[in-house]
Amino acid sequence: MIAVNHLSKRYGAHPAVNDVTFQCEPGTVTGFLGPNGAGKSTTMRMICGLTPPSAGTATINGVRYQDLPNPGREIGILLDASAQHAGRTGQEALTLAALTMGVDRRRVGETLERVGLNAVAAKRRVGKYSLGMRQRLGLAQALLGEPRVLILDEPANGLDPEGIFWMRGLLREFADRGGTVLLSSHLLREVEAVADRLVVIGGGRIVAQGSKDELLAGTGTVVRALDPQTLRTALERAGLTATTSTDGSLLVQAEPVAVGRVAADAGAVLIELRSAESNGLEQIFLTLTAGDSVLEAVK
Ligand SMILES: Nc1ncnc2c1ncn2[C@@H]1O[C@H](COP(=O)(O)OP(=O)(O)OP(=O)(O)O)[C@@H](O)[C@H]1O
Repeated sequence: MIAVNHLSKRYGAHPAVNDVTFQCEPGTVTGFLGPNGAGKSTTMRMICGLTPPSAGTATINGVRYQDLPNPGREIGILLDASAQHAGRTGQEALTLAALTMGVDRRRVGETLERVGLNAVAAKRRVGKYSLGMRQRLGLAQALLGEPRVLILDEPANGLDPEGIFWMRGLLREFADRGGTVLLSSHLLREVEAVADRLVVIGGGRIVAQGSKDELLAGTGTVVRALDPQTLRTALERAGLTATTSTDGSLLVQAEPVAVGRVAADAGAVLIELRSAESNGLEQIFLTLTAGDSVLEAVK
């Protein structure tokens, strides 16, 4: 289990991660979703003890990463697949990892096979690997110590569609056997297919979290007015929370009838009023993480 409590990281005056709290339970895949620069990598680096938090804590199975006696046996990490020694072969890289962790060397071959790197690939230098092959090798390193927790930052980068499908299967199976998976992506489609739970981050803050089903239901009301400011002010006065989406509409955490009443009382002319349910996760992602890279994120 991964527990993140009020985690923050400031770089100078810039809050890269701001009071982030979530948990990842055994038996589940949690998708950590947000546009570029949202704070996903910084959060993961803090969980893995690579970046010191400005505030808050993160633990794996109740213990801080730095305090785990043999971290690779508890938690498998893939943060940056390109950060591997280019001069070693895949086999050498994994053998070294096995020695470091005290894992039986026989597991090296098995694990390479498990991630789809055959004997020829295993003997090739990592410098000659494609990004997809590096991701597979990184995943092999993460799995080698038979950990119960996996933390993977954008693991689908560089994988072809068949590779992405394969990875989803592997992560699903890992979780179904009782493992805990935290997996980040800036692409909604990538995590939607495999995650049980979603944690959505935007501008360093958690903007939504819950089970995929929860997030698909109860997403509130999408409303658009001729004069958005009048509507926004009226909603605020009525105590309703509204978030502006990239297309100018508002997502309000209330039923359409309540929103319609507030608009009517304020004399706001509505040009759209509907339940956000039908748009599901895509609408949540578009609305809650409204920013420059959002349109790319739902491609
Ligand atoms: N070492 C650093 N020094 C200063 N600012 C940083 C540093 N690392 C990250 N940041 C800033 O913190 C914010 C969050 O970055 P982070 O890499 O965590 O986002 P991300 O969600 O992982 O994005 P991406 O998908 O692009 O990797 C960004 O504004 C980034 O510029």
